[in-house]
Amino acid sequence: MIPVQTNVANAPVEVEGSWNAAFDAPSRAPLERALATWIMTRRWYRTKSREVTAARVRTSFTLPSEAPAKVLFVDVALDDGRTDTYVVPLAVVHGDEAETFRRATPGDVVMPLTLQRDGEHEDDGVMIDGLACPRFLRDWLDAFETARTIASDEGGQSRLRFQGRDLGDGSKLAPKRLAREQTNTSVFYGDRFVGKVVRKLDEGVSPDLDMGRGLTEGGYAHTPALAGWVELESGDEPSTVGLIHAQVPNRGDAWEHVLGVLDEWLATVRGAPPNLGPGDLFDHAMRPRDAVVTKAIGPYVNLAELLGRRIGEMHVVLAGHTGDRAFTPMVIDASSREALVAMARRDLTKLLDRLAQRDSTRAESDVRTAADEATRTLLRHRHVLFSRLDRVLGLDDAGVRMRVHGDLHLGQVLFTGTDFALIDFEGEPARPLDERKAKRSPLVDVAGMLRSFDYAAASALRKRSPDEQSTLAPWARFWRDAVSSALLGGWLSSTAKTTILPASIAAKHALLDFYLLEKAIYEVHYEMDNRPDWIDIPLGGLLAILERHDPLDEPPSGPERKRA
Ligand SMILES: Nc1ncnc2c1ncn2[C@@H]1O[C@H](COP(=O)(O)OP(=O)(O)O)[C@@H](O)[C@H]1O
Ligand SMILES: O=P(O)(O)O[C@H]1O[C@H](CO)[C@@H](O[C@H]2O[C@H](CO)[C@@H](O)[C@H](O)[C@H]2O)[C@H](O)[C@H]1O
Repeated sequence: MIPVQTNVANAPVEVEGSWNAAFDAPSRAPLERALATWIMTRRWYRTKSREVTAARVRTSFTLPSEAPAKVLFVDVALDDGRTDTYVVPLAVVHGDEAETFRRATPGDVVMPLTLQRDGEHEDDGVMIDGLACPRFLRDWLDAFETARTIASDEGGQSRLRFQGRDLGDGSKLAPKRLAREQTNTSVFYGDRFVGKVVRKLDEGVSPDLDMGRGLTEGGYAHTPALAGWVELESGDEPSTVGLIHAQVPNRGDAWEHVLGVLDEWLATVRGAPPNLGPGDLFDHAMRPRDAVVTKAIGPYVNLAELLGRRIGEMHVVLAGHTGDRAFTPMVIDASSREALVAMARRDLTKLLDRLAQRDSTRAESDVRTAADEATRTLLRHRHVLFSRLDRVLGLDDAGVRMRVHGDLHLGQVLFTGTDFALIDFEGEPARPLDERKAKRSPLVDVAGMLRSFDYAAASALRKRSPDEQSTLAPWARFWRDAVSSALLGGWLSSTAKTTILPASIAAKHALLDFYLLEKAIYEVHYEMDNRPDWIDIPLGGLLAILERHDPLDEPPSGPERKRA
């Protein structure tokens, strides 16, 4: 491995005779140094709290392309001793095109180059991110259309295998990389396809691919059809490198949409909101919606119900995909329940430690925020949180565990104007691949959506002045509860003929509460790491769960306390 040096990318590397030489010795050493710095500064670099100490090209593939182009698999050594592998497509451009990249999108430039022929300077160029290069992107799509298999440059067994399904001729489709920074890199091909290139490589088949295959084969219409995939074949199981899906015409994602709806709606409300009636979420979800509620919320309540139905229909298809063992639903037996609770307890313990640390840091501050108060309350009532999780251990019947979306929230749903499409089946990116593909109760996805409505209501409220916030807060809660029961109602109606849930209503309650708690715990961790300003939203979610009166809660001196 070549150790990292700073600023290596500024010194042009001389290549002799042909731009293709830029990938090989003697350019390989400066390229690996440049890659170490470049990868570490990308949005998709996953371990931002760790430095890259060195990078080494593990294997490379030459893409038949107009531009000198390769797909590199780069092993990146981290300062904690771990090694991750990144997928790095690269292309070389020169002349005016190189100058444009240098000026307009310098972040795409991995390394400047100069071409020498017979000792004379001939041209200047740059090695760039291949996914920023339209020629590379056209050749990438062509590789799917022609189901190309490419042997590695080093010889040996490694192959890059592209497979396509009815892609047709995409040569006229203008490729465009998605401007928004994300975990992976997405490319739009005209209005027909969306390609995703995985950045951090996981060993094995991505859930995005096997779920896409399962749903497409099961005839589920509310997710983009899988049109192609590319895998690295080098060991027992192939590793997913990229995917192509049909593009779904949309009006943005359901998160953006709902925030717009809520802003407009909150501007129209007056007085006090109607009452949702006696009972809790399940009770409201299972009885016909009161006309007063439908009138007060407006058309969105029907959309929420439709979204619930679409999610339920997805679960029905997934539960019915029994030809493939990876999908066959299994009973949540005693040992699964124990494993489930043990994992959630571990995450809660970690969270409470982090919150205690936060509390002691914040103790010196003159201003006490709502998040500070929530933190104190949660720390004081930790035993209740643990005992709510433990409730699942006592269930005789907890329904089934099966393949689920696993990271469902409003940002993973496209709104078409009248309907929804569910996307991005990769699971929570921070978890290892086997956990992301694990079978879980479908209520995981329902809980993800319910938490998202809570986020939406809280985010809409945060945009208002403090005075407005106090008058609008009851309305925001009413909205959240009404759309949540509509979504749950839609989900329950579309899954009514299945046995994926436990039969008893008490068990359904306990399970949904468990997953709401689990998700809110995950979200507080997520916000602490990524958006500390948002932490009050999931803390509020945890408080709401805590404050829901439940006669079964254990007293503070119970055994849970010792186990925590
Ligand atoms: N099939 C599709 N049709 C239209 N837009 C899509 C499609 N798939 C993804 N997108 C857009 O691309 C974005 C990123 O896709 P996503 O699968 O969420 O990537 P990531 O795994 O990097 O988060 C989405 O938020 C959406 O705006
Ligand atoms: O989309 P990702 O798979 O990267 O999901 C991560 O980031 C999400 C934020 O972008 C985060 O979602 C949380 O915030 C959303 C609003 O921004 C809200 O709708 C979700 O309900 C809430 O969980 C997600 O948790 C995280 O995994």
